[in-house]
Amino acid sequence: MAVSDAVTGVILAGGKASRMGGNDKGLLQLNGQPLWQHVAQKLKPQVTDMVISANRNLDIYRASGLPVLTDTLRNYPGPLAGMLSVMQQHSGSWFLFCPCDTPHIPADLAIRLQRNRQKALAVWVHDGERDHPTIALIHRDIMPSLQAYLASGERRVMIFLREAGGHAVDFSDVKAAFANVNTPEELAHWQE
Ligand SMILES: Nc1nc2c(ncn2[C@@H]2O[C@H](COP(=O)(O)OP(=O)(O)OP(=O)(O)O)[C@@H](O)[C@H]2O)c(=O)[nH]1
Repeated sequence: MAVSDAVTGVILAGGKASRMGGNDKGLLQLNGQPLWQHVAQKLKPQVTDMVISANRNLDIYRASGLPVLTDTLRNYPGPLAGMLSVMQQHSGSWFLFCPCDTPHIPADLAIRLQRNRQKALAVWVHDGERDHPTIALIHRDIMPSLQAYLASGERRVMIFLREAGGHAVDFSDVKAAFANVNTPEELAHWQE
């Protein structure tokens, strides 16, 4: 993959957000705009096109003008099901997935993942302390193994990406950029 290759940005907003009391996390207001829009603004200059992966409040997300893709695999909840559903509905080769709850992602996320990919079909962020497997650059050739993994009843993103030959990329110099917002307390912490 050349760093100039097309990459589709995907904002993952299809989760249950149980730690947020079930509220649609992507639509929660942070400093005057919904969480998902913070992510969209950071992603937009880094990708060729962008879609939102969501399962509720579809009209609100569609009002943004971005394509909104719902999960086709309703029996398989979790981020991997969202990822596979997007790849089934979009013909792009490379996808940069990013959760709607990570509003401070760095401006060079895509390029650093691309440059450090070597030959892997999937690379994801490691912030020096922990992995962020839902912040990942993934090629559509991973689809058959992802389908098989989900069909076997597995759900864990990290284990799948490793089994598929992926590896983490070090972002420890910008660790704070991967702080995410899972609870009302974390949301309050980032309000200015
Ligand atoms: N499309 C899609 N996205 C999902 C699904 N489950 C989680 N996600 C997204 O994946 C990212 C990481 O999800 P988590 O924060 O682990 O799960 P969550 O459901 O959002 O929140 P909790 O229920 O509190 O764990 C978030 O951006 C979610 O919106 C799903 O079933 N489908």
